[in-house]
Amino acid sequence: NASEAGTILIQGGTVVNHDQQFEGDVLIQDGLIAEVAPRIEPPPGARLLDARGCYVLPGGIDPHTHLDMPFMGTVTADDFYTGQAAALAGGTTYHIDFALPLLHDLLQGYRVWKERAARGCMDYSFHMAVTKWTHDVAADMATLVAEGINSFKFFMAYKGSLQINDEELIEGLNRCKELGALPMVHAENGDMVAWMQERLLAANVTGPEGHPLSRPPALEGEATGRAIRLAGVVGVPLYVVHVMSIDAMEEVARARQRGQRVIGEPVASGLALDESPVWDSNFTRAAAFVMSPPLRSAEHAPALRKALASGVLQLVATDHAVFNSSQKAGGRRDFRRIPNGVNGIEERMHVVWQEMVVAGLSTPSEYVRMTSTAAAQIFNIYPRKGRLAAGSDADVIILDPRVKHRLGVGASHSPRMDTNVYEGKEVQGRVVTTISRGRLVWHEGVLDVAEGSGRYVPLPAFGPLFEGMAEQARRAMQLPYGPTPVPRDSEEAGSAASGGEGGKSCSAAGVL
Ligand SMILES: NC(=O)NCCC(=O)O
Ligand SMILES: [Zn+2]
Ligand SMILES: [Zn+2]
Repeated sequence: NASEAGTILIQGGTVVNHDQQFEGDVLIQDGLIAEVAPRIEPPPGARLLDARGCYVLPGGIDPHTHLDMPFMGTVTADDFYTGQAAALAGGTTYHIDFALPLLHDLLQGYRVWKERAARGCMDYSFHMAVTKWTHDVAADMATLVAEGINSFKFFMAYKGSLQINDEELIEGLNRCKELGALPMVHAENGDMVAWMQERLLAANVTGPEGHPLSRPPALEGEATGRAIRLAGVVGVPLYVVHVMSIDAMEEVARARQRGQRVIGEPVASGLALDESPVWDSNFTRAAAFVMSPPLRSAEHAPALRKALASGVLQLVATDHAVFNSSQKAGGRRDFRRIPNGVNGIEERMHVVWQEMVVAGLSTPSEYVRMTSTAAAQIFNIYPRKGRLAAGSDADVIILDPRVKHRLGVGASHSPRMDTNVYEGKEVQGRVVTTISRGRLVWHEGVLDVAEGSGRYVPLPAFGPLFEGMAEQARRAMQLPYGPTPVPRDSEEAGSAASGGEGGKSCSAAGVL
């Protein structure tokens, strides 16, 4: 059985890590990388893979997926088995899925997600969403950190379901800071989106075009800036998921320029596509491209690609949330009911190679950083994941840069998708081999995966992004010595409160 972990020697490829590239061999034994060197003598019984002319890369890490997720009255079409199998065929060997609470209960949500993920066939971890603020939620966050969840997502949109308000977000940010867990935000102004939706419907705009019209880039930029500033004052790093617009990207850029620790995650669809199909007169085609924040007008994707190439944005996800045409048809008379989400878990590695490396924007090493290493570092699992080195998990792919192919439903390995936002897109460079924890799961066009063979990977808290954060927090609050009140006698305290110089100088301490 090809999928059993044995000894594999990959010979003569260009071995690429985020910080090096050389001609060499990679030896895999018992699910781990045993050696990476210019030349390795084949051990007896090793399976030899010829990688001459190809790149040998760390398996892709997709830090943002939604498998088997109940959402907008339906459930995402790919479950953990179909989604992960497709991911492996496309060169992604590990992903972090967004678990949702069950009726705001985090522990129940975690339990359900573990059951769903047990069907899977590759390594995975979870983020957990926080959809309400209570004492139980605060306590459950600590329980989940002990279970290996080191990131929590806050939705600033989806009013009436997942959305939290600023007060809840601030509490959540502060709790993340205490726990050493990374807060993540879906940044759109949900109240304003709801307001826009009402106005559009009143004007008889009921079709998919109402989706981008109700969610202009300004609303993404506003929420991104708001979340960044709140996180800055709380003194916690922030991860902005699916940065889709120039407006949001520039907020991330400005924050990083100020020295704030903010991560910006573009998704494959936002880097490669634009909103034009949403205006198609065919509802099924238009609805297939409905996602939130929406795909944008044509100038946004090139700007996001440049931001990614230059390091303003750090890593690429997919936000893989697939709904087939009959699910999307639920919104035929009201764009608010079209389930939001597009595919990408299988296509991401190819799309990013095409748009960044083939296009000449990024080197193969930079490609490894944005598709694998950065995610492993941010979520504190590096170098076990995200690197080709002795001792790392044997999640390895071979990419042949000479092969051209077309993406689409026919080429996909998910049986659940009947539309594909990359339909017909020609790309150069193909993942010809995927090794997942030492098992040859995708090779010579054959996918060999076993349902239930996936593994939950717990992620430790207080990752590298938390180093030095206390100093960041002090800087943000302009409190050089920490939150220490200015000593005053009681008479003077009254006059300071009434204004003047004294009142001004103690304002920061007064807040605390
Ligand atoms: N992005 C999207 O349209 N659907 C998935 C849920 C989310 O990430 O907001
Ligand atoms: Zn989102
Ligand atoms: Zn998402």
